[in-house]
Amino acid sequence: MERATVIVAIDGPSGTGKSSTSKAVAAQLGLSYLDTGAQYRAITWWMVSNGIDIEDPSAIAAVAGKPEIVSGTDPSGPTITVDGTDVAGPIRTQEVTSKVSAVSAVPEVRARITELQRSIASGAENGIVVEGRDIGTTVLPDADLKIFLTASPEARAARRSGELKGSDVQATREALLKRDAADSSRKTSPLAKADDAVEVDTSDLTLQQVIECVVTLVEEKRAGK
Ligand SMILES: Nc1ncnc2c1ncn2[C@@H]1O[C@H](COP(=O)(O)OP(=O)(O)O)[C@@H](O)[C@H]1O
Ligand SMILES: Nc1ccn([C@@H]2O[C@H](COP(=O)(O)OP(=O)(O)O)[C@@H](O)[C@H]2O)c(=O)n1
Repeated sequence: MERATVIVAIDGPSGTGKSSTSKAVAAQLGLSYLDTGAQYRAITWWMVSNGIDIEDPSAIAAVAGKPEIVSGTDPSGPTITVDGTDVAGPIRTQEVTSKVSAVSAVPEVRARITELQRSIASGAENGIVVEGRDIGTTVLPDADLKIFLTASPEARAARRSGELKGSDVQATREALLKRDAADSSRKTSPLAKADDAVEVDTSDLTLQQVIECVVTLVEEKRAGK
């Protein structure tokens, strides 16, 4: 039986489980996977590396079209390059994390990255899981399934500081909440739940339970098509 292409949008704040869930769901269902946060991190890395003043939105806007960002969408080994350089490591530094909200708030940056995301999604032959902050609301408003993941700040901070060895849970919690506030209050496509998204609170669920929940929702959508 021929299977219909399916587009899944997964949004939510940091540490709710978007990346782990999206990768696993895509791998299990044979779909492509796109980490849009990695793209915003990549353009931020380029701005920092080229000495662009992050405090100056017009300076960022003026060069937003310059870096060439390429995302590999295999869920078992996603990749990200800027002008041919592998930046998978450098985009996860504390410096990039602390600057990404300012860069991603610039409308010219969002326009460029959104266009790239739409072209990747439309080129995914078997369908795709796209995760971020504004996928269900802005990038792919016609997605077949929209999920909005949430979790308590305590659960999210504990998960994140478990990843960053030696980090302080309280400081991680403050940094997460600061980034959430910036991402939720920006003018252009803020972090928000789409009206037709299914909200899943992952605070008391294991990662495996979240994955199963999303796989079931995708299969129900596919069956209903
Ligand atoms: N439901 C869960 N329970 C416990 N830990 C989780 C859960 N979901 C994700 N994690 C862990 O939390 C961390 C952050 O998850 P990640 O998928 O990167 O979140 P996000 O992409 O939303 O920032 C990872 O170390 C991941 O393994
Ligand atoms: N669709 C998206 C995805 C990320 N972002 C920005 O990129 C940052 C990093 O996203 P991420 O998904 O890598 O963040 P983590 O959840 O991994 O901490 C976010 O804090 C947002 O500022 C965005 O504006 N829109």
